[in-house]
Amino acid sequence: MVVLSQNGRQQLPLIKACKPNYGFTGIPVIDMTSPHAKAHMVEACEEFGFFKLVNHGVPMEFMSRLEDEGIKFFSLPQSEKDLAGPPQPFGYGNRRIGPNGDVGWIEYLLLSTNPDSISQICSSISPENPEIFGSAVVDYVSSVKNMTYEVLEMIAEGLNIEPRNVLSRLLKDEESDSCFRVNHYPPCPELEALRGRVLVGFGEHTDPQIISVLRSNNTNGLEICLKDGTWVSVPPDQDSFFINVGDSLQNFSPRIQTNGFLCFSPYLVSSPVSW
Ligand SMILES: C=C1C[C@]23C[C@@]1(O)CC[C@H]2[C@@]12CC[C@H](O)[C@@](C)(C(=O)O1)[C@H]2[C@@H]3C(=O)O
Ligand SMILES: O=C(O)CCC(=O)C(=O)O
Repeated sequence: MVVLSQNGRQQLPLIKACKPNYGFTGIPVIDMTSPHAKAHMVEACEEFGFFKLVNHGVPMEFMSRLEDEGIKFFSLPQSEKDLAGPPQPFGYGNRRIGPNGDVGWIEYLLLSTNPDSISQICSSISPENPEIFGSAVVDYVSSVKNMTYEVLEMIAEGLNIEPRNVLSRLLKDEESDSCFRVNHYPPCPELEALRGRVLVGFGEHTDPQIISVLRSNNTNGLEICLKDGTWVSVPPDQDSFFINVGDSLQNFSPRIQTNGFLCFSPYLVSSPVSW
């Protein structure tokens, strides 16, 4: 039996449910070390606004450490997690996402990618071990940043936009408003059985930034919208990253398409970074 708090009961009617669409196998896979990577990235951006990246150079150790720290944090008692919230805009959030009143079956940490800001907030996220949590985040984010500079330079080259660093320099800018989330989509089997559908964790949206880099533990849950409007499930992958084109990248070239996506999965812990 599920007993919901008063707060949970009020929000539940607002949280959408959907039927996942599994079985799609057409997500482009780009090997970053391939000589054809640039051209393939541009094709994927044109057709899907989304692709999977392999041989990306981010050490698996950074990904696992971050995932372990995320799981530890979300396993804390609610009262302890609440000490790191509400997000203003950074910090711990639960069900309420963003400033527009959106809600979802999700809890998350939203952080800046700036190392000083990360260290500051870590004392409220992990008062016992702020350095351990902080170094897991800083190592992961800085390694993903380096990979993303390279991805953007390859896309610029593939599109023949000059100079090569026209996109990556926006990320390197100290004033960049890039952000990092660790999302947790808690299990809710009883409620889903009640509705006969899965609850949506992070509703349909596009990302306003240039690019988002997503990673999740090996769990289904992410869906993207194809050009024809069909929503398809992205098969999960423990080792790879998924790149999603944001609204701002689309402004650089009419050839590129942005993408709607949503995330609904129970049990999923994901760590997207958006620039
Ligand atoms: C529901 C929402 C959360 C979000 C703003 C939005 O209305 C749609 C985009 C969301 C997103 C995704 C990438 C980043 O995590 C984020 C901070 C952003 O800029 O756009 C979030 C927004 C948010 O959490 O406020
Ligand atoms: O948790 C995820 O993988 C999706 C998150 C997401 O859509 C976002 O941060 O924009």
